Amino acid sequence: MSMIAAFYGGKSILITGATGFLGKVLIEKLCRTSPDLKVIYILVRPKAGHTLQQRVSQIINSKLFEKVREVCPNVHEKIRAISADLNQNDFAISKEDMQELLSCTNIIFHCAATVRFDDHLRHAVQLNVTATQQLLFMASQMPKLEAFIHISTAFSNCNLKHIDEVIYPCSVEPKKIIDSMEWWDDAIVDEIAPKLMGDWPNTYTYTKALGEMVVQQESGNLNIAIIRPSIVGATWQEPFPGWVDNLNGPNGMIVAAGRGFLRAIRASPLAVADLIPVDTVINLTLAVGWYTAVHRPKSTLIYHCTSGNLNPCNWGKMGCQVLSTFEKIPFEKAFRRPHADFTANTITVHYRNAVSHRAPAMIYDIYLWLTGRKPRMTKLMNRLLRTISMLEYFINRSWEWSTYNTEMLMSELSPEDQRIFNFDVRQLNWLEYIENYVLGVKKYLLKEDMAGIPEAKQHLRRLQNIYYLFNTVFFLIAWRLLIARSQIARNVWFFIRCIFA
Ligand SMILES: CCCCCCCCCCCCCCCCCCCC(=O)SCCNC(=O)CCNC(=O)[C@H](O)C(C)(C)COP(=O)(O)OP(=O)(O)OC[C@H]1O[C@@H](n2cnc3c(N)ncnc32)[C@H](O)[C@@H]1OP(=O)(O)O
Ligand SMILES: NC(=O)C1=CN([C@@H]2O[C@H](COP(=O)(O)OP(=O)(O)OC[C@H]3O[C@@H](n4cnc5c(N)ncnc54)[C@H](OP(=O)(O)O)[C@@H]3O)[C@@H](O)[C@H]2O)C=CC1
Repeated sequence: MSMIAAFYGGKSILITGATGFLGKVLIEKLCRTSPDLKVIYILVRPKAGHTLQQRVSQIINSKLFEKVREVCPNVHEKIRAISADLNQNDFAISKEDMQELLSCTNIIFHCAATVRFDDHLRHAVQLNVTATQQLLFMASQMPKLEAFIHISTAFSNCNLKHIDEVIYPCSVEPKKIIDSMEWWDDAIVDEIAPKLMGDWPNTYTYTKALGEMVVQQESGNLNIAIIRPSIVGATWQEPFPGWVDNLNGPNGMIVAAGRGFLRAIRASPLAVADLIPVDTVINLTLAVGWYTAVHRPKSTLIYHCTSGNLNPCNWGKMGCQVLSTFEKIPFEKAFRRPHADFTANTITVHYRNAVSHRAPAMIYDIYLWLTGRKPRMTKLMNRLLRTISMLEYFINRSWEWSTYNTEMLMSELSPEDQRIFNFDVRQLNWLEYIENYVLGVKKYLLKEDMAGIPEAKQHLRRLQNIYYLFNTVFFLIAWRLLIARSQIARNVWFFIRCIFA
């Protein structure tokens, strides 16, 4: 019998960020392994055109929840959506709902965050810091609360090279920043942001670091743990391999490379690609929830959920495997044949951006314009290059994360729990994982049918022929111009003709 699964039986669990990438996998695993849990409260904000119930139904009726629907047919009754906006005071939760949450909640998983790198500092502080503070305040009023699990990121201290499972202080107190945001206008925030952020590369990582400090400072008597995943990728094993549903992190790059838009990237091929499958993160999260509630460690424990020190893979190896998977299972409607150059040389990057990215986009736009259609490729390419410039920081450096707490927890689990809630990344076969990842991007993100593979291959062959034709015409024109202008070129040409005459 799994101790972890049994622990969640009969429990009332509160989840923020439940409609996000990690949140969905968390609910799925909880419902599948502990179908006898009492209720999962999810804080959901209404979205244009969708009621709360529609948002929940969309998730429950999705492919991800196929197995859950079998194991737990009454899953609809287990999930109770509560209208909430984490950007508002008291999260804009109604009095009745708040009363129920305060009196019933046993465990909190705080996943909600803005993960955008370019978010305005005010908004990132609001969601990643102030909302965390407010949730902790709520938690302090919950008599039945057994554990509060905060999801942070391994990159909250990406300004350091070696990172231990401890909370590192930021130079300015989060409380001061929260207070200042009340009276600073946007112009002041814009001016002061770079000074506050120092060597953090973006508002996301900076505010996640502040969020951790808030957790530490406001922990009071609560049983708290922090989980720091690195770059979260598609599922490895559960509920099935390769599931992914957004364009964040590597996903967008895989789409862009598979469709032939992205052909070169500034990346150190030998830098560690610290990817971690989303189901691994969720297994660790559930194990941490159990351990924190049952063993009540004296201090707040931080768990690194990373792969680099236990089973490293580098960007070069990852890129090669992604490309070789495209050979077997190409994406549909490719703009060009997939190709990948990882280079750390700035001049080469500028050259490749001009020749491999901007020039083909411009040529295609001219073609669209000539055929009476609206040019769009240059705009799309500029957006892609901007996205890449934001990710570059993470693919040109390596970090070392210690994983003592995570390894300690692994040793605390029964063999049964080690199997059901497996977060031992040493068992991960990267080549197999990446192949499933690319396949998952094709099936679940791009929603492409596997039956279309022969047509996609045919399309790539056509693109190859167009490429050869284009190069031949280009070479002939260049050669013709050269012959007209250079005596040496004429002599070479004469020599070649003599050979083949
Ligand atoms: C050369 C061959 C390569 C072979 C492939 C090998 C794989 C290598 C992969 C390397 C990737 C490395 C990734 C490192 C990431 C480190 C992450 C740190 C971990 C974390 O803790 S955080 C979680 C990760 N967070 C993110 O990834 C968020 C990043 N996104 C943003 O910050 C913003 O979206 C961004 C990039 C600033 C863009 O903003 P904006 O221009 O305002 O665009 P929108 O977000 O509004 O979206 C507009 C439009 O574009 C689509 N979109 C968004 N992102 C991507 C993307 N990455 N690729 C393609 N398209 C993207 C989006 O869906 C919108 O489409 P619409 O149709 O709705 O307009
Ligand atoms: N994905 C990754 O690579 C990594 C993620 N993490 C961390 O994991 C956690 C989850 O990330 P992930 O699932 O990828 O993020 P997503 O962007 O997929 O999900 C974010 C979630 O937060 C919710 N949310 C955002 N703003 C509000 C608001 N104002 N009120 C209520 N809910 C809100 C979103 O709801 P809505 O659907 O309404 O937008 C969504 O459910 C975050 O804490 C992140 O920092 C850490 C490392 C890597």
